[in-house]
Amino acid sequence: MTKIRVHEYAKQIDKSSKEVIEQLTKLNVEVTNHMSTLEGDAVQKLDGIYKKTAGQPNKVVQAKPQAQTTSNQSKPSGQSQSRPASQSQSRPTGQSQSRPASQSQSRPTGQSQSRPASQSQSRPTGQSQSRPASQTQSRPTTGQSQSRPSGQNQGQSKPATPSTATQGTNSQPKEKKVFTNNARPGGNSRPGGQNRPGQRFQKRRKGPTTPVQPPVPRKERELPAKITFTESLTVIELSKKIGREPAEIIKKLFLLGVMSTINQVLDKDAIELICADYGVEVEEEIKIDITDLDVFFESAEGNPEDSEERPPVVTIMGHVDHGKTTLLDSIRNTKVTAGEAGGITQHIGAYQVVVENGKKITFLDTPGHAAFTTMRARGAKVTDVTILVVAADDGVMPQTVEAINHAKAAEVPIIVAVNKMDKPSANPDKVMQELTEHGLVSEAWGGETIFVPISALTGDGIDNLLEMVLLVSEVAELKANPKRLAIGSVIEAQLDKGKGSVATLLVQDGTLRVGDPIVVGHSFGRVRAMINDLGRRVKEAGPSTPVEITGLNEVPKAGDRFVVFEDEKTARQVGESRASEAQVNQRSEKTRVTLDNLFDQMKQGEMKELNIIVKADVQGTVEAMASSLMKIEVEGVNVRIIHTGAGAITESDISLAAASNAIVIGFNVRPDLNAKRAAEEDGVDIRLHKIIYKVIEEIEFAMKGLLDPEYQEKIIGQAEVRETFKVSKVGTIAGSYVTEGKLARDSGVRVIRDSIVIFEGELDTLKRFKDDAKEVAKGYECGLTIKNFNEIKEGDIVEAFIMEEIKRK
Ligand SMILES: Nc1nc2c(ncn2[C@@H]2O[C@H](COP(=O)(O)OP(=O)(O)OP(=O)(O)O)[C@@H](O)[C@H]2O)c(=O)[nH]1
Repeated sequence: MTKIRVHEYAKQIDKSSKEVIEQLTKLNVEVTNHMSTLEGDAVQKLDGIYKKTAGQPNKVVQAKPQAQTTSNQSKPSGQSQSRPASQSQSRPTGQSQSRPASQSQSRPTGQSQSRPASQSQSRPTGQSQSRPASQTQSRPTTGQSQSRPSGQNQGQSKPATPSTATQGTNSQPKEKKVFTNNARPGGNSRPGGQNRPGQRFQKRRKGPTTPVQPPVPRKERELPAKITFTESLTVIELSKKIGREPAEIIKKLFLLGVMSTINQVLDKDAIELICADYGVEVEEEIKIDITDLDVFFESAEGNPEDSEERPPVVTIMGHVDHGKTTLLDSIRNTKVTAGEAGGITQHIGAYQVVVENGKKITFLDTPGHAAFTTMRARGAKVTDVTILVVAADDGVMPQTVEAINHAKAAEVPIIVAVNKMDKPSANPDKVMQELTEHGLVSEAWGGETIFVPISALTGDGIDNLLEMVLLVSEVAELKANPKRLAIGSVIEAQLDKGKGSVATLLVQDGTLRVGDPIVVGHSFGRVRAMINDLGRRVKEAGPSTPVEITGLNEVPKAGDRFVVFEDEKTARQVGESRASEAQVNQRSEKTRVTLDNLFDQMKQGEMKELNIIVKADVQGTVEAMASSLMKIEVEGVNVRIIHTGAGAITESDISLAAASNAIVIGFNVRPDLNAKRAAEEDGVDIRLHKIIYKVIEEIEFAMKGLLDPEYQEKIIGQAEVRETFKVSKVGTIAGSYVTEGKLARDSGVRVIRDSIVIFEGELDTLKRFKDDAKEVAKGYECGLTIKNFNEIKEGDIVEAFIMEEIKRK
């Protein structure tokens, strides 16, 4: 029989030792103090008393392990089988005692009662004998457990161990075992009593705890709805983002045919595939290079929120003396001064006028297409509308056509102002007729081009012209967001002795303010002062407003773009890095298309169209050449004639070619001095010809990559033959000494004897001692053989040369 000390028993039933001693005294059991040992019958007596409160459940508790074997049959096998079997059969008494204790903790009285005694029948005798002891002991425990919420049972069963363990030193390790078992999934809280009515009820109440315990399926994190990444992710990074095991992802990749490791870098496609499989949305965050100012312009374009209508920016173009300046002045004088009394017009490169209905129009006041194209060549897309001035008494002239082509190349809508209508010789119909030939068909004749008859001198028709400008811009839906930080372009800039760098900026989006940290081209600074086109100091300038600013560290160029940054530090960093980048770029200037690099550019997919400017001595030839050239099409690349004309190649042709990445073809004409210089500066390829079919052939060959490279010979060194050796199968080896430059293995050679070239061919072998040499430099000895030449003699000079490709002119 198990012995137990008074204090242990008292602890089990949650009473004081004193109380138990008193009870024992009442029961006539002699004990001296709390350390006294209680015999089995004494324990039973006590149980008899305390059991009345905790009562019968203990029986059940004890019976439970037994019952498990029996009840296993009716229980869901997974739950009960494992535990009872191990408990009842393998465990000595001590163990089984503790088990019920822990089990009983989790089980309320009602449940345990229903456990039939028959359960014990299935137990081996030895076990069942030990059970009663455990029953009695565990009963009080059961009593305790009643008061505990079921959810606590598992946790509490462990702390219970020491208390049970104190029953005897022997039992301690055993106890541990028992509790280990209990702690197993499906342990205590999965009572075999499921099939018992009372317990089933109880079980249901405990419902939520039961399924949580068994073979704990890893609780998976909820999948995010969306993840973002920049450039790529490794498997482990992706796994963290979506909260799944890397192994799971690797498996998925494997199933997709991609072998990967945990650190494998996944590209966009792989990330998207995996995420699609999980139903997670993916977004790639594009890293923005803030030193690339164009990025700010691109992002502004695709951002329609907060956009408001902005005034159009207009450039006036046309032939010399057709009235551009007069028109600009006329508009300015009537509109600007009228609107702003007392304003003194300031020529800052652009001005803004207010039209009757309060709408504004900005004019770039450098007339002509040179400025327009220069700006475009630098990447600035400033102009929204072009007014093409054509004098009604003169008609379409060469520069009119140039202007049309410049505007077309920039894809800017054209409004034709038929000027000098006040003149008696004015013939607007002739202008209309002539322009039709250049693709500008008047609305009156069923075309789409707006023609406005005006007189820049008298001001007639100017209101109508401005109205038309607004109409065209309305169609174009010109928008900007005045709330954002300003971006725009430089109209003109210069160094002022007093003010330093002065630049006229056209705000294209956002609002520019005094104090703004700004990067302009490769310069940077803070906007120190702003002056508008009326010479007035202003604090801010909204979209399409031209202002002159000071505060830059250097003078930018017309056409440079500007961007305002949040803070000066960033502006400085960007400005400085752009300046150093510009230096590097200057060295490796982006190659303009030339016939020599055309094929490479086509291969790299950089070219969709080959832009050509055709200039010839007579118009007829121009047309013939243009139409033949347009028929050429190689590998999906078309020829596009962007401008033609009779006469010399001018600077304007070069600037258009530079802005449009075009080649200039001159037939029986030459570039003038300025054009030559400009072409050299801008790297524009000019091809001069005298025979038409040669022109066509050259372009076609260039597009096919068939242009034969031109070579010139370059002597790289010389060697003197000091000794010769005849070797069978090899030939004559010339033991030589390099006297000049070097000899290279792949160089061509000439054999010179008494100043006469007696043989020209290639080196066969070149050796330093026994080793093959790629090169042998001056002052070294070498052994060489020459292909197909064995008559080499002592004293011969071997001259080495290479063929160098020369740039075509
Ligand atoms: N009668 C008349 N003369 C005009 C009109 N517009 C301009 N002119 C005259 O034409 C001449 C040339 O005018 P500009 O405005 O200088 O012409 P432009 O196109 O600016 O010339 P460039 O600056 O040389 O390219 C001047 O003498 C003007 O007075 C007009 O509507 N009617």
